[in-house]
Amino acid sequence: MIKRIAVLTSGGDAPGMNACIRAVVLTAHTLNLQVIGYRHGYNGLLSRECQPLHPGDVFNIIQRGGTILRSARCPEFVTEESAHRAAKNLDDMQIDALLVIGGNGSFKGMQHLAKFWNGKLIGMPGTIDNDIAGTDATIGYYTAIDTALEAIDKVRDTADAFERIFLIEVMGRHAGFIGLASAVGSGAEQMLLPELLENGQIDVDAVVAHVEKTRAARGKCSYIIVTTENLYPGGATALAAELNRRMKVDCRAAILGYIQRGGSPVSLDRILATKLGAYAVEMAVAGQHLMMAGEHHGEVVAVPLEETFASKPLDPYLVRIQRDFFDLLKLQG
Ligand SMILES: Nc1ncnc2c1ncn2[C@@H]1O[C@H](COP(=O)(O)OP(=O)(O)O)[C@@H](O)[C@H]1O
Ligand SMILES: O=P(O)(O)OC[C@H]1O[C@](O)(COP(=O)(O)O)[C@@H](O)[C@@H]1O
Repeated sequence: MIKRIAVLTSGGDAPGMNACIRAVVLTAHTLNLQVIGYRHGYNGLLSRECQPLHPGDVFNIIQRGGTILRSARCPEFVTEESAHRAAKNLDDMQIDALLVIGGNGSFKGMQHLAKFWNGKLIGMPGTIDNDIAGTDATIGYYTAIDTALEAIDKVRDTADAFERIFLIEVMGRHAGFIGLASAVGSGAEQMLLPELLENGQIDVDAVVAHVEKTRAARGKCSYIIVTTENLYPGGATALAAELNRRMKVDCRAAILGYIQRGGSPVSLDRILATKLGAYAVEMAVAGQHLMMAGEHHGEVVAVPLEETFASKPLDPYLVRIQRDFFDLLKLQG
């Protein structure tokens, strides 16, 4: 029977991680379980940096970005020695289940630890990138979209005033979810997303052709290209320079960067994080192991961790309509 659980946040922080920690602590309290919070991701397991968490510790954090437990990457956790040490430290603390809020890498870390530790391991998807299969959205994704949209709307104002072309780089690591959502939500004329590239490379000629055709049809006007990071050598700044060179136009780059990871979580992230935090505790109590708490069609779901690494497709309908809206043939009509 489970008496004591631990929780940690790992990898890129995401708005809603605090809401998730809160739900874990409050749910555990209702079930008479003790909660230990490990700090700085897997580093805390190695250095025994931990603290008891009581309901009073999570008061007034649901609306705060970041994570009260701090997050970190822990490259040394891939070694057997580290996982052994973590397992011993968890046993010394009499932890029965460890709940990890993080992304794909953190879930790999859980699988690694499971080889050396007998406790239960449950994951909760916490990343702005939404690149985890088995859950419709990850904690932090909705807030990141809203943050990107607020920024892109502002860039649109100045782009309109100067009739300029802007290339806006959003996060996502190697996934285009934030890129697609922010292109659709901002009415961006073009989107460059990893899932849509042929041969994995940006076709710069096609980008130029679309800009020129659009301007031929509409006249000189603002034009926004949303691009996911890591698609072009040198990033959006280098691509903007290349577009300037080819078109002899004023193309500027705006890299949204880390602002997408911060800020108060929007309602959808607070609610998702609360649901998944509570459900993860219930899963651990029910004896589940190496599973993720996710949400599908509004219902909580328990997903085998292994399935969360599958590739997760973009919404094909959203991709199609966004492309149709800016289709060159339709622009000619
Ligand atoms: N293959 C692995 N084996 C063990 N631990 C891993 C592995 N991959 C990642 N981790 C751990 O998970 C941490 C977070 O992973 P990372 O990919 O940086 O972020 P995220 O969890 O947000 O995807 C890493 O710093 C490391 O401690
Ligand atoms: O904080 P770092 O190490 O610069 O990482 C940046 C990466 O983290 C993210 O913001 C979030 O990714 P993870 O949640 O998978 O860690 C990515 O979008 C970005 O590529």
